[in-house]
Amino acid sequence: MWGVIMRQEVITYEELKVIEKNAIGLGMSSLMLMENAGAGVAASIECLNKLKTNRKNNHKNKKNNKTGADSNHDVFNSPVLILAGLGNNGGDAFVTARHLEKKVVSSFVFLLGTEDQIKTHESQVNFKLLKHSEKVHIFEIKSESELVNVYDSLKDAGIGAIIDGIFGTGFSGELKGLEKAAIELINSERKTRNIPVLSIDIPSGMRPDQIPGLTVLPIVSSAGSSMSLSDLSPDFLSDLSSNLSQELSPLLSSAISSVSSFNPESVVKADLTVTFHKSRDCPNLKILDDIFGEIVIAPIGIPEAAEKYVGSGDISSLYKRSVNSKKGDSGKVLVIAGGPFSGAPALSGMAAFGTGVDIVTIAAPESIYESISSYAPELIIKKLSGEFFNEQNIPFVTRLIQSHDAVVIGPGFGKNKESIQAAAKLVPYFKKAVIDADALVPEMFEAIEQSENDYADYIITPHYHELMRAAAYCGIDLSENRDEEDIFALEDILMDISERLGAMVLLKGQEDMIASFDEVRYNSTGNAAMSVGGTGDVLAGIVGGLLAKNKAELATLCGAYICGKAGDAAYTEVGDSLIPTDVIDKIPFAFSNGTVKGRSRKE
Ligand SMILES: NC(=O)C1=CN([C@@H]2O[C@H](COP(=O)(O)OP(=O)(O)OC[C@H]3O[C@@H](n4cnc5c(N)ncnc54)[C@H](O)[C@@H]3O)[C@@H](O)[C@H]2O)[C@@H](O)CC1
Ligand SMILES: Nc1ncnc2c1ncn2[C@@H]1O[C@H](COP(=O)(O)OP(=O)(O)O)[C@@H](O)[C@H]1O
Ligand SMILES: [K+]
Repeated sequence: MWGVIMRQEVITYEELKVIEKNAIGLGMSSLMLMENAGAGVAASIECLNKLKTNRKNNHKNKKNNKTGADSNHDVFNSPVLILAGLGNNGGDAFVTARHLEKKVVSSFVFLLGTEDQIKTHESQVNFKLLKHSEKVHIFEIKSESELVNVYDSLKDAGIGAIIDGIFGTGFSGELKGLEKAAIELINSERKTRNIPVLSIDIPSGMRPDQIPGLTVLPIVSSAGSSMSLSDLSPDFLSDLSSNLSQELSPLLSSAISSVSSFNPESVVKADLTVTFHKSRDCPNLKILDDIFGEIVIAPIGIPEAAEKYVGSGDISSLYKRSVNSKKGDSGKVLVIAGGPFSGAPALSGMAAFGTGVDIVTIAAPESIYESISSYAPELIIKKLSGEFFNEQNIPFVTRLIQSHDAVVIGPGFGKNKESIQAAAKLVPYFKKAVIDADALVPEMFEAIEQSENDYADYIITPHYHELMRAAAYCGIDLSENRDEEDIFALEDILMDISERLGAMVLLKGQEDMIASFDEVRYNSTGNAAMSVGGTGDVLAGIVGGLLAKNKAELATLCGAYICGKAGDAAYTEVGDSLIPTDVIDKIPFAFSNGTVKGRSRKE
């Protein structure tokens, strides 16, 4: 039985980009999203009237009357000035203008550039469409002097509101030239003539990464009271950034340098910002209030599934190899084998390779060294003394762990008690690790839970019966049969296990469930032919490969998606006779979304 699954109520701009791409992967078009965004902005414009009245009452701005202010104009009875940039924020502005056609007396749209300079297809489509709107007067503004001249010629029209669609979340680098002049014009008209300003998505000139998250670490003042970053002034932050950043945690110092890097003078100051889909992780920072004004959230029709299921947006956030990368830069994975089985660690190693890492090493006991070496020349095999993984191997393997980015342990590891106990002693050395199959046992859960390495990224990848072992360790009751477990109860259990162990949990199944301590997402790629033995080893390898260069949450989500997608591609070729190596061969296909075919099984 499905009900309403609560997702995060507050998201960052980056998270929205991922969700939008997932929605597009589900079949929404970016034109639909832009249409809904512009319609939402147009529908919010009446909020400006209310704010305008408040502003008038609050400020009793006598100066405005002296300068011939337009403050008496109702937004609907006066022309609206819309400033549009060349990206999709400008596209939203064109849609807004079209939707306002019936609401306002007229609109002046200033395109900051020329039609042929518009950067995106959706924005070009909407610009062309806008030319048919009779009450919309479009000006292609090519220079700062033209901006001033055209604006001066319209001043007497009594502009009732300004809509800022100059830059959205694609703004980066330095503000200069025409856009800088346009932002200054908006701020000056707002200040001197009391014209209310509505910003689309984000006040232009503001970069999303300059908004500190609510989750920043608390700062304890010398007086001993606890403050958060949002309580501090930009000047103080700037000082802090230059003097202390060496000693601060990377998270805090990057948050501080982002906030202190922005100059409020080169950002639109809005009375109202209409942003999309959900609230932003925007702390109650006075300086941000002065820039964003009131915030309205406009729904843009993004389906719930775009947040619930892993999709192409998540995949697009993965680390990408840079053009000048050297060997090792794209990640090194270590698979630790236990002894009894050679196939499973080899499958994990080959799958990790398929994700694009540079080096995969398998640490293998003598008993299986030869047979693993024969699987694939690409793998580096390090021989461990003894038939099974044991205490004596720890110093050597610890050094290997230090020289690799991520570890995969568990596939084919075996149930030998001594091996498991020795493996548990490795856990404190893991920086990033995928723990699967035979390693999903109480000794390992205890080692993960007790690890003092707070920054370590652990991922466990159980099927349902392995999850039962994790649940039992955490003192949680789980039905013998997965079908008997209520889906919401299972979500809670997964989050509890994740929190208790401090690990991501990937529960494999027809629909994989991926849990962090506060959220569960789903993956729907994959097919029943994948229940064949060995695909779990492939999955662990894929997740390990992605973990080498990505955060644990992203690696887990994308690992489940890529493994299933590769499995689906393999299934279309070989049907029910699918074997794990077919899945490995299709990993390139899964990453490329079909543009790279991957190998097919040799007959
Ligand atoms: N991604 C989506 O699916 C949706 C995006 N939407 C809108 O699209 C916006 C993001 O669109 P874009 O990514 O096109 O970004 P912007 O609209 O912010 O445009 C950035 C453009 O300006 C250029 N640029 C960046 N920094 C500059 C600088 N310092 N000086 C001069 N030019 C600079 C970039 O090359 C880019 O072409 C969002 O803010 C939102 O308004 C909405 O339509 C809803 C759906
Ligand atoms: N019936 C199914 N439908 C879709 N995907 C499946 C199915 N069975 C297994 N898979 C996928 O195959 C991979 C391996 O899962 P599983 O067979 O449970 O692992 P294990 O080899 O550890 O038993 C996972 O990515 C899982 O999502
Ligand atoms: K904007």
